[in-house]
Amino acid sequence: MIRFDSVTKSYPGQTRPALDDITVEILRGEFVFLVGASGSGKSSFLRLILKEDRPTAGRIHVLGQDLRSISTRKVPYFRRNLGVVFQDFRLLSNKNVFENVAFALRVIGKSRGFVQTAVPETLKLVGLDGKGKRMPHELSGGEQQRVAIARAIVNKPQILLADEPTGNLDPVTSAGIMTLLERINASGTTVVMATHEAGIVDQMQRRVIELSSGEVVRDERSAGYAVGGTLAPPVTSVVGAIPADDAVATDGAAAALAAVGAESSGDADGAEAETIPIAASTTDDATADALVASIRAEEALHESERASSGDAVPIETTDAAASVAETAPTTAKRPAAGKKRPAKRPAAKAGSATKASEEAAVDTAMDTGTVGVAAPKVTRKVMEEAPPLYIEPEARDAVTDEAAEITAAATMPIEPLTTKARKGGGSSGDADDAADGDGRDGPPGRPAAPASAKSAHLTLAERLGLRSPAGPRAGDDDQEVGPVK
Ligand SMILES: Nc1ncnc2c1ncn2[C@@H]1O[C@H](COP(=O)(O)OP(=O)(O)OP(=O)(O)O)[C@@H](O)[C@H]1O
Repeated sequence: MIRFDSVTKSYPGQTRPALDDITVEILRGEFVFLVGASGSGKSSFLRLILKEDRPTAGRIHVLGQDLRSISTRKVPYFRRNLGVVFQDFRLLSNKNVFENVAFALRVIGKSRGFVQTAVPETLKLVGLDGKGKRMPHELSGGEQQRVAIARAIVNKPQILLADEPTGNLDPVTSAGIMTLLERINASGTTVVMATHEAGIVDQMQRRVIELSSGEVVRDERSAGYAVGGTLAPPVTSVVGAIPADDAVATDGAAAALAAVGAESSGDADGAEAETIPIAASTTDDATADALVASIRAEEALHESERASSGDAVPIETTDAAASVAETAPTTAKRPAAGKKRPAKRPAAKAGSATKASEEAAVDTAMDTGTVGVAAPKVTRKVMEEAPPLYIEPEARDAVTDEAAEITAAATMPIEPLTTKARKGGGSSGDADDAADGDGRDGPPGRPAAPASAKSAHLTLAERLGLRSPAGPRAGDDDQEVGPVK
């Protein structure tokens, strides 16, 4: 999916290369952390994948294409397969949330119908349902990053590149963003994320490529931020204080967190761990503890926001928690009697009883200071059972509205223009509007097609008032044509 072969990147005026003879391969569906000190080459690595820059030496293949073979003119088309998220969000400040996400589709010529379907679905997916009309400055940092993620994934990229996406966010919000990225990855998108955040890397236990002075000094599967970095025991330290009782879905997410190291660390291709050690283990318990607590706090916060706005809790989140709770061992505390949350929620709207139960669980947890409603950890099992992440709108792909109209004109049955239409009514299509019996509108300035027409077989050239320089090729309705002389 992404392959660097002996890639070196040197910037003018720099004594040493930003990337030095890098050879690495990232497979489809992987979640890869790119770690290393400031200046080690992480952003340069991502920029090369995007073809924002070209290597000084070596070859890069992305999605099966040698990047050298992609001409500058074709780079925008190549980038449609890649989504990018930056530390500073890079939203358009004068456009609302909907338009920020829609923008990504409009510039690549998606139809209005596609935009109207895809944007709300994607906003819902990233937890911004109902916030489409907000301006960026009316959002929290985490929400702004969710908009940026929505913009990055709305076109279903095969690869998502994230350059320190949590760099400007507090730990609580970062945890929510990571859950989202994990879910995006679980749907099949390859994710490459540059980060400095040891707690996140340790928690996620995914492949880690470590750079130091432009060299790959470690490439380790299911790893932590540093060599041997593993999931600290944060869950027991937080949840373990809670008296054991029945497992409940609300608290099951905490158990899921405990299980995540084992469940989500499965390697896509089953390869054995492969490590090039360079540093001592520095598992950071405090950071991991903070991360777990922050995940819970963020979800509790969101939960109360949703409760106050009357929104339903997204089904995938709660089901994920419930599903994991059913399988994972837990020592979670039961909320107040009679408030046990059902394992499954109704899909469309959370019922009032469920809501009350949810709120009670949050209250209980907050009161005791022990546990809130945690963000569920998305395990492999959960993802296998989850609905598809991306929508498949019934939209025409890769066409602008105008192109769609032209395509419609080319494919619908059509009569030869009447003499009247040819002479005077060409732009309004009056004569043909009168004859339009099927209710379909033709493209502006062109006659609409009568349903009952015994169509003369016209080429696209003739339909669009164009002709092929050498005359139409037999049986080819869509041939490129030159203008009428
Ligand atoms: N456009 C540029 N011109 C000159 N030097 C550059 C340029 N971009 C990066 N560098 C240099 O290349 C090296 C790697 O930079 P890069 O931004 O890739 O590192 P990084 O690991 O992403 O750093 P950080 O974590 O601080 O973002 C650094 O020494 C940097 O100064």
